[in-house]
Amino acid sequence: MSSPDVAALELRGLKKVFTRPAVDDLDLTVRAGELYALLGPNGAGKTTTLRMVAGLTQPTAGSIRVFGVDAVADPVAAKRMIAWLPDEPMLYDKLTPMEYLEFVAGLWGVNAKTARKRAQELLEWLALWEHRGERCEGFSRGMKQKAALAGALIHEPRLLMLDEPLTGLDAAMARQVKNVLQEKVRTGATVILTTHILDVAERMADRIGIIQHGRCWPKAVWPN
Ligand SMILES: Nc1ncnc2c1ncn2[C@@H]1O[C@H](COP(=O)(O)OP(=O)(O)OP(=O)(O)O)[C@@H](O)[C@H]1O
Repeated sequence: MSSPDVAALELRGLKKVFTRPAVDDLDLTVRAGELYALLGPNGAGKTTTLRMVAGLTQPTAGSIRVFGVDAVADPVAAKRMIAWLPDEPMLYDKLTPMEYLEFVAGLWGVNAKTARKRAQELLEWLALWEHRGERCEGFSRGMKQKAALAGALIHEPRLLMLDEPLTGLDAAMARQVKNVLQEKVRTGATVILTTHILDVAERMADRIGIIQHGRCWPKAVWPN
């Protein structure tokens, strides 16, 4: 068990070069139990940063620690604590949300009874409970996004990372998602989300990091 004051995420000198640097010597610390927004314009390097943390792309240089675990050296241990929700999440369309959540829970080794209880709670929070028996293929984009969010939360990750989670959601859905994220933080999880909208960052986050051209700029974290 990590000590209570260990950071949820610590990035040091993180770098990713494709043809040009997408993330360039990035330093960032996210404390355990906070809701942190990574704010920046399109192409700033937000997604690439979080994809490296999730182990989906290898850093060119630098270090990544998730609750003290070196995620580059031991990606499996780090991934057990993380959930990653991309901006266009994949769902198994032929499944109902309940079947999807039970399937994902099974992949994480969550027992069936616990999985059903958590699934019900998440679907109720996200106003999908009445649709639990319908196949996801008939869902709107927002409903699919919410079902994918429930899937990301089913194993109760300590660190939840979401790429532009409110994009494309109507006001009611955005509120449901915000409520779920705030509830998760209240019960001890750490949430990092990316956004290019200042208003979203300001209204949701405890702290904001501003990223531009692959750097936190200028060492910008607000408030400290
Ligand atoms: N697989 C890839 N191959 C080549 N270049 C890439 C790849 N992924 C990202 N990039 C480039 O890296 C830079 C940062 O992209 P990234 O998607 O991380 O930005 P972002 O801040 O998440 O932007 P957005 O808000 O548009 O999603 C961009 O210039 C992008 O074109």
